[in-house]
Amino acid sequence: MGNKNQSLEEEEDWGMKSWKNLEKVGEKSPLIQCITNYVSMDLVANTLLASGASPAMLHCLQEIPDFTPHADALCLNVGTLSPDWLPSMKSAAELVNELGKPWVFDPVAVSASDFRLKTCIELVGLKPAVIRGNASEILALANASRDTHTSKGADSSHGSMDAIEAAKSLAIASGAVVAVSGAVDIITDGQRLVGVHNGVAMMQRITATGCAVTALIAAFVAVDPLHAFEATASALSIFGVAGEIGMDMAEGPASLRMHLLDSLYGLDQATILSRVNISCMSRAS
Ligand SMILES: Nc1ncnc2c1ncn2[C@@H]1O[C@H](COP(=O)(O)OP(=O)(O)O)[C@@H](O)[C@H]1O
Ligand SMILES: Cc1ncsc1CCOP(=O)(O)O
Ligand SMILES: [Mg+2]
Repeated sequence: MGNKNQSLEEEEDWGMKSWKNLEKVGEKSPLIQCITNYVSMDLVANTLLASGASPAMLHCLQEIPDFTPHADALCLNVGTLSPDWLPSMKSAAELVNELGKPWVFDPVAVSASDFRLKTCIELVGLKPAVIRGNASEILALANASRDTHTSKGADSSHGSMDAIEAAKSLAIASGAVVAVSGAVDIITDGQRLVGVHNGVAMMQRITATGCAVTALIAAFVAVDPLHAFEATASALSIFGVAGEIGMDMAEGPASLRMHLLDSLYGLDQATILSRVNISCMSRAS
């Protein structure tokens, strides 16, 4: 009985935390600079706008000294990496670090090439507040080794549960909160570990939903930088809830994309309190 009450309290607490974070994003409309891949630019910008945040997709090196100091958080994504974007990524990350603002990293398809793996390792060295990837990406990054056998590019060949230990070790080694997306999203800071049981499988059939939720995490961390772990779990849960509600109206990936954005825009407190499903998975050993 005691345990049941305790777990109910935890669930209610996560619902309220998630609502408060979304409410803060709406009130503060944080400016999120995104240096992201060509595929994701549209969905990332629209996801941020639907949540109440303000996106800016700027990647020109010469603009970073003027613009980046105005951003409340930075989101870096290597999905369509090329060497000429790398100086901008590094310069923006170093600048937000100097200014004490958070940045969030998405190591899309880290196993694609030696160049991409080396770049991702260098970027992790620039101290992101949060790293969000799918299970295959987090496994490869944690092991600093390309998965050339089962790698499927930007899509995962593993379930999120397969990457729990990798996520913990990456979190400890990097100092970042690490999130592994999937049927259950796993979030850890190396000590705490929670699972987010929201979302629908069809979200994997829309390109850039992973990139979009990484940017949403940046918006949530921007409004609560001292609680990156809670902000990350909240953002993943809220995005999943938007997917669940969107799926009720969708006929396939294209209409889910539209309804997910509409649902994210329309979320209210009662819906969030009743649908957020985050549970504690373990404590540090
Ligand atoms: N099987 C699933 N069931 C529910 N939600 C899922 C499932 N797979 C992915 N998602 C959700 O889809 C979004 C994108 O995750 P994912 O597909 O793992 O990222 P990526 O595009 O980087 O591979 C996340 O919000 C995640 O929670
Ligand atoms: C398909 C693809 N190719 C390079 S970047 C990209 C988008 C990947 O987005 P996500 O990892 O969020 O599905
Ligand atoms: Mg995807």
